Amino acid sequence: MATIESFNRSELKKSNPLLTKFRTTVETAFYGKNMQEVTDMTEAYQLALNAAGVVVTDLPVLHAKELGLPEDAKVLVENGGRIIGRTARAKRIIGENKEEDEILQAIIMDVIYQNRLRHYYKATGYVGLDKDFIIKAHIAFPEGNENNLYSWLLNFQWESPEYREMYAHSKAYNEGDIYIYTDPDWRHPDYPLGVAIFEPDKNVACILGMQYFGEFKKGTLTLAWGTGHRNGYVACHGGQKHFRLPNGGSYVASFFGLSGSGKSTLTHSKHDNKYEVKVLHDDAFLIDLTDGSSIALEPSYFDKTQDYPADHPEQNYFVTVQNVGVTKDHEGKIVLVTEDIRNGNGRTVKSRYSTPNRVDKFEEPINAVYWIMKDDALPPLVKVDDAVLAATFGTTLATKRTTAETLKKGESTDTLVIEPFANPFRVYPLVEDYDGFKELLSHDEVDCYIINTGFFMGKKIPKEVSLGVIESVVEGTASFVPFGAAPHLSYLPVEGFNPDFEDKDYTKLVRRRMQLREDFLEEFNAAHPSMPLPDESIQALQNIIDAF
Ligand SMILES: Nc1ncnc2c1ncn2[C@@H]1O[C@H](COP(=O)(O)OP(=O)(O)O)[C@@H](O)[C@H]1O
Ligand SMILES: C=C(OP(=O)(O)O)C(=O)O
Repeated sequence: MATIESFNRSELKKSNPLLTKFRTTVETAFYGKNMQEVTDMTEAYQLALNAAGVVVTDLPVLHAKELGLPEDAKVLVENGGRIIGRTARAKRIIGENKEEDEILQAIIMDVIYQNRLRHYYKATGYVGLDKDFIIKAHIAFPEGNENNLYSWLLNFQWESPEYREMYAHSKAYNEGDIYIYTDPDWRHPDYPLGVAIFEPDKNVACILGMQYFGEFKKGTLTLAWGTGHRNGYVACHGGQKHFRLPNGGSYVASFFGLSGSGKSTLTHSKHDNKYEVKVLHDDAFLIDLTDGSSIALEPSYFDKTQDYPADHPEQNYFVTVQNVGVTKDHEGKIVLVTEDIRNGNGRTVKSRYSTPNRVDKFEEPINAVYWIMKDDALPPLVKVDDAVLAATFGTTLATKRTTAETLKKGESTDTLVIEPFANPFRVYPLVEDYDGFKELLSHDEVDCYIINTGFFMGKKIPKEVSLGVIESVVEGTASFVPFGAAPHLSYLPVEGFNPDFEDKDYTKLVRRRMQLREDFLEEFNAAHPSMPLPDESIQALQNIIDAF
């Protein structure tokens, strides 16, 4: 069996590394008499359908049978309050602050005690969709949160007979099953935004005071990515697709970007059917460092609804929806109002059938890493041809946040922020991702690009341009020219978006942006002296600054 769910009684000793205070406290709650186990999708759907806070639309769920749902299943909507995105700063990791750990442990014990008389639902699912990586996860939600429980079972893989069989014959990992205890209704004056507490290497979490589905999805992935990382994989917050060209050539591209920056848009694009495109996933996967193959972690997509108005065919694949409006059509049918009219970050758990060309594993090693940045000093596509510099740009991925995330006071969606590898979910030292990506990028077959999906010198780069530059790389027609005198950097000329290296204001801006990245590394190292990023990385950026 892949992860550890049960023990020989002789293993139940203090010396067992899985038996920590936090994990034991959380797991114990799962066996309370107040817990009702939800074991199949129909039951989860019925619970969500009948939940008081849910709007039942008249939109049918396509492929209901394959999803384990009743034939007449309808798209369900549930909106939260003013918080419409993830709140990264609510994350706490056990072991990072001993004093706060004591407070959090006490809070968790009180929450579980107070909730012992409250009706709860628990469910089990799989994360990872291949026999080489499929691990078990358990989650618990209190009554009133049935739609999140149903969405979680849709998003991850429910225990269908097919996957139970895969799990039974899957690779074993010396890691515990994932346990996540939630209470979205919890409130605490010291944690007004809620709190998400993780003990990463024990695969346990407690998510309190937050209702946005992204918290439960990304909370589960946080632990699964960490498990993958500890077992020889590179953890990727990104999308990956495979192109088959008319001449028989093939190309595997991966896109790494912060929430809302374009992973799904670039991954799902069918490029006007110019190529045969297969999709691994648009948000989460693992790359095996031994052979470069990749495994998807989730069957479904949790995508933005902003680009999909009521008559868009993509709505055919919606199953649950959050952060949207609802109205009546001429036939009196309850339908969706999307395009972020009601509020930002409209989201749907969309079934895997939205990509008929969906696969769960790419055996072929990747050919390219695209760091999605929204740094307006960079043209639409820059090529990086050195592994140290390529991993350094991943480490200092500079971008902008969107409504998918709750912003800090003083921060706006115009603020350029650095989010290493576009992954705010890392629960292990950053240098380990630097090393993993550097290893991957040092293979001759793996190229690295920076793709800017934001603005270049004040001018918006439309998605058609971003897709166009990718197509010219895929087709081998892209002709890169040196990015000024910068070592190891070149760019693809695109009409209307070409840099002017004679313009002193422009070169000054590039220098400033490289300095921003270098400062980030210096500050990071000052704050993390025991796990610093290597000097080679700082030097790689300095070389660019010196060239301008
Ligand atoms: N150049 C661009 N490339 C990709 N997406 C873009 C671009 N310009 C604007 N967009 C819009 O930005 C949004 C990106 O959202 P999405 O692809 O869902 O992000 P993610 O998957 O990273 O969360 C979409 O609404 C898309 O239309
Ligand atoms: C769902 C989320 O991520 P993404 O926008 O990357 O899909 C999220 O972070 O809340």
